[in-house]
Amino acid sequence: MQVTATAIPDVLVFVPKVYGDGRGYFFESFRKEVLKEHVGQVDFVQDNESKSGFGVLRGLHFQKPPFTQSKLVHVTDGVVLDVAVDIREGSPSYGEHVAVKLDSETHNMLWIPQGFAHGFVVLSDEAVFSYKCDNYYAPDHDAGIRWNDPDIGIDWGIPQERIQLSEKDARQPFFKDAFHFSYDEFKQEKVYPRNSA
Ligand SMILES: Cc1cn([C@H]2C[C@H](O)[C@@H](COP(=O)(O)OP(=O)(O)O[C@H]3O[C@@H](C)C(=O)[C@@H](O)[C@H]3O)O2)c(=O)[nH]c1=O
Repeated sequence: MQVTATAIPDVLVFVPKVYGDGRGYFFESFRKEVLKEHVGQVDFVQDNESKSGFGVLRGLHFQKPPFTQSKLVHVTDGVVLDVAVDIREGSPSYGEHVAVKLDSETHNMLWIPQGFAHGFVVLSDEAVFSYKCDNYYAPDHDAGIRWNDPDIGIDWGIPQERIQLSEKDARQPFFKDAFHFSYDEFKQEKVYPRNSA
């Protein structure tokens, strides 16, 4: 597994070694010890999967304390542009985002720690999106930020008129009015100390 930091060092890209042969392919999609080496102890409790057509944009989403979630995300089929926004007030990269193309050819994955808002847009005809979360879904703590917030300024890579949103996402608050985490509370080294059991 090749692991590289993005422009926001707490957000990591994992690229597995894929073994192809006449039958198809094989790769290890998750190894706890690899995540522990690079992030710290993570206890995933929920796996999710969604399927969407071209232009579907899900996000930007996060859950408020005490149900904050880290996510390890990848695409099982198709291509998406995946985005993580640092919403930890006081962080050196507060308000900044990283956008990484995830696809089912390289099987690359993105680690999005607690303290970030997350979203993706589908760039292929369809995409199946799969991810692990380290906290349960908590609808009462569900929160979001508007996908086209001018202060965040994400280039989603497709024309605005092709973007399809849920009613909820079309009405998410703008960044300046949204819930923010505190960097001190949600520093990755604090949430996931590497030497923990
Ligand atoms: C996220 C979630 C939704 N649901 C239900 C609620 C709702 O009826 C239906 C669809 O929910 P949503 O519209 O919120 O689904 P979706 O827009 O796909 O939400 C997801 O977006 C991506 C970007 C994320 O980062 C995820 O954490 C999650 O927020 O599924 C669950 O039962 N469990 C879950 O964990």
